[in-house]
Amino acid sequence: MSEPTILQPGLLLVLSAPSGAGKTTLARQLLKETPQAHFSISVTTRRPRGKEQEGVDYHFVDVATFQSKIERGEFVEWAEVHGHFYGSPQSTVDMARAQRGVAIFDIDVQGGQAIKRKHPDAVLIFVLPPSMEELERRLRDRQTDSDETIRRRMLAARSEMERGISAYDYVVVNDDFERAYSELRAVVVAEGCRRGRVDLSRLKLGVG
Ligand SMILES: Nc1nc2c(ncn2[C@@H]2O[C@H](COP(=O)(O)OP(=O)(O)O)[C@@H](O)[C@H]2O)c(=O)[nH]1
Ligand SMILES: Nc1ncnc2c1ncn2[C@@H]1O[C@H](COP(=O)(O)OP(=O)(O)O)[C@@H](O)[C@H]1O
Repeated sequence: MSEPTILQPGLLLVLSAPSGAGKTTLARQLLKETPQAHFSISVTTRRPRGKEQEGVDYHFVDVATFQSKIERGEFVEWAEVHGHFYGSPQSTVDMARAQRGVAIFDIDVQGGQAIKRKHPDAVLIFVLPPSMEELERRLRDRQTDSDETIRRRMLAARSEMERGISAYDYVVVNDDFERAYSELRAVVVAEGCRRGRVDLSRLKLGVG
């Protein structure tokens, strides 16, 4: 997107999906094309996998460090997912609010719902795979997870989808990537035009 939309008071965008549906790929593309967007780098106790880098994909910490961050109130939300702890930094929300930017959270449904409870203006988008077969194929082709992990993720997928579909504001089906991405972008553009988000005080109209 070209000129930054005038966002007031910032846009908190949550992307969730069953693992392997493509939300990280969609989030990264949105980030590349949205100058005022920041990716929320979660803190996790799971180990890095593949080419993941500290401070880029996640902040990787041990359980004791994670617990001290909870105690210091450093998370807007945190949860246990697939046997590991994950938390979204409160500082990402504060930055989006202060800079009137877009914060993109790539988190699970319980995390999305927790953010919405604290920040009712957050926008929750759920990404669906076109089929269970395709979801499993993507997990296998990614070559980052063991058979056991894939089995666990496939088991979790159905309940995650049911919860996401009923609790989220938007649903994007990621079959053809370009189409799915253009739908995601359309949501971001539309949300930026919501009454209350357009900063009328910057315009010389004498209204608002
Ligand atoms: N609640 C919450 N969930 C998170 C956070 N960070 C990542 N997750 C979710 O944890 C799950 C596992 O993430 P990950 O281990 O990266 O595997 P992935 O599903 O293949 O991306 C995914 O559903 C993520 O969206 C976070 O900060 N909070
Ligand atoms: N529309 C699509 N068609 C085919 N493969 C896709 C599509 N979107 C993403 N992928 C691939 O599927 C795999 C899972 O995507 P990823 O973004 O890591 O998922 P998630 O973050 O939801 O776990 C990756 O290898 C990615 O390149």
